[in-house]
Parts: sequence; structure tokens; C-alpha cells
Amino acid sequence: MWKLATKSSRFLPLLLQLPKHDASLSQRFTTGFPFHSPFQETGGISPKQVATVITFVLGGPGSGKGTQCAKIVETFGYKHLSAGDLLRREMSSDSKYGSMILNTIKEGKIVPSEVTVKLILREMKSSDNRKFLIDGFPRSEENRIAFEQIIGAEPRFVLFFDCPEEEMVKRVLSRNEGRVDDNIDTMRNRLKVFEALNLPVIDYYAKKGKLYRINAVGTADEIFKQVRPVFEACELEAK
Ligand SMILES: Nc1ncnc2c1ncn2[C@@H]1O[C@H](COP(=O)(O)OP(=O)(O)O)[C@@H](O)[C@H]1O
Ligand SMILES: Nc1ccn([C@@H]2O[C@H](COP(=O)(O)OP(=O)(O)O)[C@@H](O)[C@H]2O)c(=O)n1
Ligand SMILES: [Mg+2]
Repeated sequence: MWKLATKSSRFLPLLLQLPKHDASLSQRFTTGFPFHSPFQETGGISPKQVATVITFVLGGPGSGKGTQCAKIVETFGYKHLSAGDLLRREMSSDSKYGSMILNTIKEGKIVPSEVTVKLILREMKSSDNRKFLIDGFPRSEENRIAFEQIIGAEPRFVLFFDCPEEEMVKRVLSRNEGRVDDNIDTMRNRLKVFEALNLPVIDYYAKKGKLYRINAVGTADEIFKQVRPVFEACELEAK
């Protein structure tokens, strides 16, 4: 179903398809938060916060999100926030959530949204960058709704790296970063969790016209050729 949102990689259609500047986003940073706004804590808004651009990067485990995010950062100057990296960092600190995060990651399940959103929020607040690439989040409808409620913002657009399962398994099993979840048993669970919890989020953004589906098979450079025009169009549209 989400495949319906596949966008052409041709430049002009992309320009037309990109959502216009989200005026409601700026408004939400200034007034009328239905929920507690993190930015209100800082005592008023700065120009940086008004113009915040959020992009979510989704895809199954091993689909190449992190690899492509590094290229996007290098080319377009976004701040990369990997939800998985933030959770792993929290796990290795003295955090009271450490053992809960470790067990959840080992099982390939999803950490409660409140914890993950808090970590993302902390990074957003401490960054001078106004363009955020949020990788591996939202991984469930619960994640998505918590982000909207706590941060009070929506993504400008969402990338989805669409990769066959056998390719994802192959990549994860040869990732070699010493991760506790890069093994076949956890991977099987992660694929089930991806299908059950993440696909509905992908479908949600497809229906909103915010999803850009990227074919994640090929070399990293070939894949970036599909990614680049999406961001180029966004940069032009922001001018
Ligand atoms: N296009 C690609 N083709 C083959 N291997 C890739 C490709 N992109 C990334 N990889 C490798 O696959 C593994 C998973 O990639 P990664 O970027 O960590 O994916 P994700 O963040 O989606 O789990 C890494 O070892 C990475 O080097
Ligand atoms: N939004 C998120 C992101 C990651 N996680 C946890 O962290 C694990 C690793 O996430 P990751 O994004 O680093 O994984 P990859 O898709 O990069 O392989 C997930 O399997 C979840 O257990 C989470 O609970 N909630
Ligand atoms: Mg990753």
C-alpha cells in the first residue's frame, strides 16, 4: 500500500510534490500547543526553532539508513540523530533505563516512546542546526504520536528505504559493529516488529503525501542518486 507513494526521481515532479512550507509548524512553535512544548521551557522561541526542518528516515534493519544519512549530512549539512545510536549511548551511560534499553534491543522490540523522544528532544535543543535527519524513528504509531505530542512538530518529508528481507539479513549479519542485535535470532524478531509496527507508520506518511520511497538495492552511491534530488528540491523550495 505504501508503495503507492513512490515518487518519481525526476526533478520537476519532485518539486511539485514536495509539501509547501509548513506554516502550522511555525505556529506550533509559537502558540497554541495542545500539549507541553519542550521549546517553551527555553523561554520563547529563536529564529532557528521557527524554521526547523525535520526529516524522518525509515526502513527495515540493515536497509542502509545510517549509510545514506552520512551522505545526506555531508552534502546537505543536516544534523543526524539516529534513535538507535542515542539509545545505545544512553544504555552505556549511568542511565536508570540502561538495562531496560539493553533487553529491549536484544529482543528487537521497541523502547517506550517517552524515553526515545526525550533523547531526541535533548539533542534537538542542544543543536545549533535547524535541519534534523531523524533516523530509525518513528518505528511505531506510538513513537509517531509521542513525537507529535511532546515535540509538537511534523516532518517536512519522510524517506523510506525499501529493501528485500534477504538483503537486509545479509547486510546486518555482516555489519561487524559488535551490536548485540546483529544476530539471526534478533534479526528475525526485528523484521516481524518492522512489519507489524513500522509499516503502518510508513503507510500513514504515504497517505499524507509525505513519503519518498527509495529503492535500497544497489551500491550506496546508486542509492544516493535517488536521495539527492529529494533534498535538492527541499532546499530550493525553502528559498
Ligand atoms: N547499498 C548498500 N549495499 C551493500 N551494503 C550496504 C549498503 N548500504 C549499507 N550497507 C552496509 O549494510 C550494513 C547496514 O547498513 P546501515 O547503514 O547500518 O543500515 P541501517 O541503519 O538501515 O541498519 C552496514 O554494514 C553497511 O556498511
Ligand atoms: N525508535 C526506535 C529506534 C530504535 N530502537 C531500538 O534500537 C534498535 C536498533 O535500532 P537502529 O535504528 O540502530 O537499528 P538499524 O535499523 O540501524 O539496524 C531497534 O531494534 C530497537 O530495539 C527503538 O526501540 N526505537
Ligand atoms: Mg542504523
